[in-house]
Order: sequence, then C-alpha cells, then structure tokens
Amino acid sequence: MFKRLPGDEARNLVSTTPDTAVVFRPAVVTTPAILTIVILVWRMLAGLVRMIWRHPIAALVPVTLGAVWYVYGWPAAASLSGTVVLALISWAFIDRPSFARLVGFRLLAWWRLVWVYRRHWQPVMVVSGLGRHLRGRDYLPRLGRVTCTSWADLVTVRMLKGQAVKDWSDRLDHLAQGFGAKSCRVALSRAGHLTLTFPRSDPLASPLSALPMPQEPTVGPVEIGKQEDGRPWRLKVHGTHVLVAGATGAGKGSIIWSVIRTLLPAARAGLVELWALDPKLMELSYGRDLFGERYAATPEECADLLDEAVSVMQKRAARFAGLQRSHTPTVDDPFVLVVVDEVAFLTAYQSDRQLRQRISAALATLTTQGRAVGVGVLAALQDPRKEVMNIRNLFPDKIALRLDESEQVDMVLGDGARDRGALADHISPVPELGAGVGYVRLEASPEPVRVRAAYVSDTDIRAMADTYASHGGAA
Ligand SMILES: Nc1ncnc2c1ncn2[C@@H]1O[C@H](COP(=O)(O)OP(=O)(O)OP(=O)(O)O)[C@@H](O)[C@H]1O
Repeated sequence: MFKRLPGDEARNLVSTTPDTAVVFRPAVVTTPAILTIVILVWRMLAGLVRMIWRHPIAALVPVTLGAVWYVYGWPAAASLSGTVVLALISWAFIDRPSFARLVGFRLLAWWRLVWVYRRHWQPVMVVSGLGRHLRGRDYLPRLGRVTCTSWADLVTVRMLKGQAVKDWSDRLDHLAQGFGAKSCRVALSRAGHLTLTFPRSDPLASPLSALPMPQEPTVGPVEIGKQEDGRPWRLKVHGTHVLVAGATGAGKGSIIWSVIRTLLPAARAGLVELWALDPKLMELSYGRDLFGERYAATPEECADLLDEAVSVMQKRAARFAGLQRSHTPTVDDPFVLVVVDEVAFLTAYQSDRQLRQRISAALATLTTQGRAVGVGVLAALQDPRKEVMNIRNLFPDKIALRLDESEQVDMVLGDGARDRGALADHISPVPELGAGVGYVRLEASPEPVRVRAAYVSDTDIRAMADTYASHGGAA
C-alpha cells in the first residue's frame, strides 16, 4: 500500500557464498505508519496550496459553484454554470483572438499540463535517462509551467543539479515521442532552467505568396517571410553578409528574390544598388533588367564585377577613413548588395585556377571589409562543406534551408545548432511543404528559429522587372 522506502530491500539480503554460510540480517528500522500518513497529508496540503497559488482562477470556479450550490441549491449552481459557459462561447465567436489569449490557451495549457506532461513526466524522464530511479526513489527534473501558443506548447523545466543542456538536446527525439509531439526544441532560459518547445501544428506548412513591397524605401532589416511563431521574418542585409545554404530545390531563389523585392523601392530612391552574379544563368537572369549594367554570368564577367565591387569598397574606405566608422546609405554612397547565385560555381567548381583565385580573393575581401562601408554580399550555395566554400565563416549570418545530411547543419549554423533543434535535414523535399523553409540564428539569440520565405513567382519577378527595370543596378 505504501511506497517502498529505502532500507526495506535490505531485510532480505542473505549471503549466497556457500563456504561461509553467514547470513546477514542488518537491523531494519521500520517507519511508523503514522509518520508516513502525516508526510502524505502534508504533501497533499502543500500541493493544494501550490495549486491555488498558481491557478487562483481555476481554483475559484469550483469553490464559487460549491458555495452557490450550498447556499441556493443545485438549480442556481446549474444555471450559473450554464450562463458562464454561454458567455464564454459567445465571447469565442465574437472576438476569437482575445478569447484565445485570455481563456482558450490558458485552459488548453492546463489541460496539456495535466493530461500530457504531468501524466507522462515520470516514465518519459526515467526511460529517456533524464531522471534517475535510485534506491527506491525517483530523482526527476522539475516540470514547471506549460504555456500554449497558437502552434506550440512551451514547457519550462528545472534541470537536475549536475545536468547540462547537452543531456537534453541529445534526447530531443525521446522527448518528442514521449509527449506525442512531432519534434522538440530546447533552449536555456536561465541557469539550470530550460524551455522545451513542442509544436502542435506547423504554421509554415503552406507556401506564402510574395509579400507586398514596402511603402517607404528601406535597407532593412527586410521582411521576407514568416517565423514559426507567426511573427514576420526580417532579415538584416545592410551591415552584414548572408550565406544561404540549401540542397537543390530547397528554395534559395525565394530568399534571394524576396530580398531583392523588398529593396527595390530603396533602389528606385537611389539608396541601394543591386549587383547580380548569375553563373548558373538561371535564377537571376529572369529579372535581368533589374540589374542594368551590374549583371554578370560568365566567370570572367563575374570576376570583373567582383573586382569592381572591391574597388568601390576600397575607394569608400579611403574616403571614410578617420571620418566615419559605419555606413548610412545615401544617394552618393548607396548600399551595394552583391547577389551571387551558387557561389561554388565561381570558386570550387571553377576549372580556371587563376580565375578561381581572383574570384575567391575578391569575395574574401568583400566579406571581410565590405560591411562597414556599405557593401554586402548575399550568396547562395548548395554544398556547405569547407572544401567547397572555404570562406563560409566570413559570412556573419547564415540560413540553412533543406540540407541533405545532418552534419551539414552545424557547418552552416555553427556548432550545436542541430542539437538545439535546427533539423534542416528533416525538411520535406516536397516543394509545397518544404521549399523556402529553413532555420536561422537571429542576432538576439543563439537558438535556431524556423522560418519560411515568401515565394516570389515568375509573374511577380516579371512585374517587378516591368516596374523597376534599371533602378536596381543604377550606378
Ligand atoms: N518559398 C517557397 N515557398 C513555396 N515553394 C517554393 C518556395 N521557394 C521555391 N519553391 C518551389 O520550389 C521550387 C525550387 O525552388 P528554387 O529553384 O528556388 O530552389 P533552389 O534552392 O534555388 O534550387 P537550385 O539550387 O536547384 O536552383 C520552385 O520552382 C518552386 O516551385
């Protein structure tokens, strides 16, 4: 009836060594039943107080109903509950977002806490190896709050003393399967405390069509898609360099075109110049008119255009020296964005050694010195291995779209990114489901964020070219 306490098992210890035949019978002090009952009652009371403290409104509901029943009888209690339920249903119909925020998600969170997380916590922790069962006792990480958003459950956890985030990130699959979710992500919220994210649905499952162009000219951060939590995905392009890595068909083009699209009003205002290197002669050629003179396709042309960008950069650096340390786009000194589709064609796969070295040197110079003087590089790449792209670390911001191998995720996003849930190798190869979906590390946080870029269709590109032709690359 009672839980077995430490020491109980020692009663049955008998030596099995035949030659000694000594029987050990250690003295066992049995805990008096009354003490066990007192402890259990104390625990129940403490749990009740904790529950009232944490969920005062949920506790008030049965107390109020009970009081009304006691004072006025059950018909009054029943009509009160009916009125409250009707009022809640009407609220949900009239103003769904406020109902969801103030009532719906809280009720859901309570339900998920009780039915999913608390119910399965002990077995999942023990089986996954995150909790221990030692000498009859369970040592388990403490389950904290559960908060529900429109797409995920956020579960706070206090780790066991001595545990590391890595212990948890190594068991993401155990946690996801254990709590019936498709995936799990882990983030350190403060020392010793974690937030586990269990998605309930995928808000990025359907493609996004091209976003409207900004009303005002802007150099960013430019809105190019949606984050998993529903917020806009804004990518910084001015003052950094961005590398987009993804297997063939991963949707690199949608990032490139979304960026170009949002910069076009600024290009028309003369604050941005878009320079395009299109060695595959596929992606950027479609909107060729947008780049005017600043479009290159053959390796020789690409090398010349890159050298020109380096020269612009160096002249600016010479002018800015001692006067200003950062760049503000102006008509005289616009932000130059060098867009390179499939950069490996110009570096690793380029058979002409001299040309390859010239291009690699120009790219390395731009990515090491360009951002302070307003020259940025946005490059796309299929294979992120070092042999293919030895300057990938010169790009401060990287985006991992669908990748073929799990090891490639950390190559793109940095060590430990995959452990923290950037499962870029699990993104669906079906274009409707997975193209344009990827992971980024935003400046403010080391945690990878799942995003989806808006899809700029051929019709959109044609419309952009008709309206903005020759403004993107205007000198
Ligand atoms: N953001 C997106 N949302 C939905 N579908 C997309 C998106 N981006 C691309 N697609 C679809 O996926 C297909 C492949 O996209 P895209 O050509 O941009 O991939 P890629 O990574 O540039 O491939 P490659 O390296 O072979 O050029 C497109 O034809 C389109 O149908």
